[in-house]
Amino acid sequence: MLWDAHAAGFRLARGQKVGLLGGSFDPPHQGHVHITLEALRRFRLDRVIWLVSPGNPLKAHGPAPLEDRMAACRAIMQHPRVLISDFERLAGTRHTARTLELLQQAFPGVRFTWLMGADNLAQLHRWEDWRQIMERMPVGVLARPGSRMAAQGSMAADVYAHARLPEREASRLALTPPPAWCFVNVPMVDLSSTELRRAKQEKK
Ligand SMILES: Nc1ncnc2c1ncn2[C@@H]1O[C@H](COP(=O)(O)OP(=O)(O)OP(=O)(O)O)[C@@H](O)[C@H]1O
Ligand SMILES: O=C(O)c1ccc[n+]([C@@H]2O[C@H](COP(=O)([O-])O)[C@@H](O)[C@H]2O)c1
Repeated sequence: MLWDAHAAGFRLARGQKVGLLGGSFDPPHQGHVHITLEALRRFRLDRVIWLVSPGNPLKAHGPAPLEDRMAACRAIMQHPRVLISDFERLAGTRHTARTLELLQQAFPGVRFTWLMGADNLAQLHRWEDWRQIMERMPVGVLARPGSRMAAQGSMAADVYAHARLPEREASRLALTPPPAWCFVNVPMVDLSSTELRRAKQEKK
């Protein structure tokens, strides 16, 4: 193995409830910060790790250099319970199903929860081995402007309808055996990296 928990740069205790927010973060914005704080609270997590992706396998354009995005993430997300990680670069993977498998191997006993915005639940069935993600760990989905309906009518929501936890039970998601997922209607922040990149381009 080319890396281990030490190389990954953080320690996690057995039994800890740890949320994983994967993203391109190109650039990171207050929407990411907001859903992270909401996830900590609503899903009663001990920590959240931002997994800064080397590149989304479904996106044609490559993102900004990883080191620049890591630095921007560290600058915007400063919280004692949130870690910023380039674990996928260390592990040499871009596919979430594989990343989660490797994280569970590296940190046995840690109670991981995959976190994502509603737009990603709507697309989840296009990800590699997506069912493995649902079967591997609980999934917390956070409302996003314009994506609530698409998420709730998505293939993943349909296939795993039996595994959906009602929102009022969000606090027990992290300790619920998978498959288990929960959609939380948090207050929404209308920001996206695409819009921020577009605005920056227009200024030039
Ligand atoms: N404003 C937001 N509200 C809720 N979830 C969000 C928001 N912005 C990003 N997310 C979620 O955060 C995760 C990482 O997002 P990502 O880095 O792709 O940012 P993005 O703004 O969606 O970028 P892009 O516009 O390039 O797709 C994804 O699960 C995404 O759904
Ligand atoms: O595993 C896949 O096939 C897959 C396909 C699309 C997106 N993802 C992951 O979803 C997360 C959000 O991606 P993004 O680019 O929308 O920020 C990030 O961790 C990606 O690696 C994963």
